[in-house]
Amino acid sequence: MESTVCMGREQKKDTEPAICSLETGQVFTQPIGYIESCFTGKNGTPRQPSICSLSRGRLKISKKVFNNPTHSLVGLHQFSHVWILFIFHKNGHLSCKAKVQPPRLNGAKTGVFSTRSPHRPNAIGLTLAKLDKVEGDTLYLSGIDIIQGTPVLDIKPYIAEYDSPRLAVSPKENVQEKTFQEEDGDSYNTVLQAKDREQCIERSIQDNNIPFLDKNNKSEKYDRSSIKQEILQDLKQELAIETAGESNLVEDCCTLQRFSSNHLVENIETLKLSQDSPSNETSKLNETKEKPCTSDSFEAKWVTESPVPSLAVRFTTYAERELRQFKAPHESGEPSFRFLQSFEEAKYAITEVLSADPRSVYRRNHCLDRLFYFCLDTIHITCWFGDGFAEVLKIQPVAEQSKA
Ligand SMILES: C[S@@+](CC[C@H](N)C(=O)[O-])C[C@H]1O[C@@H](n2cnc3c(N)ncnc32)[C@H](O)[C@@H]1O
Repeated sequence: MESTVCMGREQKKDTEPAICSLETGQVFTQPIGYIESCFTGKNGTPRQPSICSLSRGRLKISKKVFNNPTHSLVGLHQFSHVWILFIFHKNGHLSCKAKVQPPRLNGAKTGVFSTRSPHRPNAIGLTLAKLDKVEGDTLYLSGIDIIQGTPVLDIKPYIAEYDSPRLAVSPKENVQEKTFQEEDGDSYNTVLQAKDREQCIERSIQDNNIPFLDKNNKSEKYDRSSIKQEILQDLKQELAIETAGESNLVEDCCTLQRFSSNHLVENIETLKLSQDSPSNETSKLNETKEKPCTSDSFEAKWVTESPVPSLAVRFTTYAERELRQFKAPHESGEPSFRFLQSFEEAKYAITEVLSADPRSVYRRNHCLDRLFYFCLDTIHITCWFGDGFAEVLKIQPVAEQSKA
């Protein structure tokens, strides 16, 4: 299904040069290749690449763009991650809605440009994927949220120094309160607090690389929110004493993060969590506790504190037995996986997809008793959702299911 994707409003002939009018922004693109993905359809495809680390895919660079596609990938193996720019080709049409309802907002509307919605004026997607390997003219990727056959426009290496904001420029700009006045008079007083206490704690957790407190960690051994609350309380008291009278907001930001790091360490010791946790986690914590405050990005609260909770995932014995029938790609026999390598990987990937609650807001609120189907790799999955959980009921090979 090779074709030139039209980014202007009118489609030109296939023979049209790839670039028509850069100066006016009317560009007819020539995809550099098409994604081969473990996700065949939109249903069940993760909403962001970070959701399912085992979602794999390939991208072969097209000979239509370069005489020697392999040359275009020289040097790319030196990078762990790549940005992928692509077209949401299964949207049907370009969207002109200025406000959208991201699933994490559970039905509430917000401006399209404040979201990662696939429904946008030029239907351009941006995904940060892990680059597993480069072989000749092909990139092997994982952690993708892109479906089979997606046209890719460009690939760029992820460079933390350029792509991850640091507290390096004009400090005052970074901590200003931003107010947004809508045309109709609604006013949002969005206090974008890089200095926000809770965010500082979150960052300390990330910066100190504390796996058992990582919000993506599914372990229920530690009550993350109560630990956070304790730290927050201490932090408030401590700050009241230490920073009273200081007006420099940037100082506050750094101070907060430093306090947060220290208190994280102290609280974990007080809570005697360290004795339960593997020793290397504790030592990692101590090694890094003096790490200076560096990062200075922030995001809307609905992203980090979504009203949509993550779900517990379970499999019926029957479904698990069916999943065990699948063979690794290198083994002989049917059914077999295409990208996944084992039963364990498959179970983990399905769990990651479901725990992020892949249902649309409508489905979540109105179709509670309906079965949910999706495909991952060569597996067709049937499940249902209950209060706070998803249960996998049936596993079938995609090929077999589509015959039925
Ligand atoms: C929320 S978007 C985010 C994509 C990207 N990370 C971004 O920020 O631009 C991800 C969703 O887009 C949908 N999707 C992926 N590839 C698509 C395609 N080629 N056409 C239409 N929708 C697609 C899937 O349903 C997936 O869950």
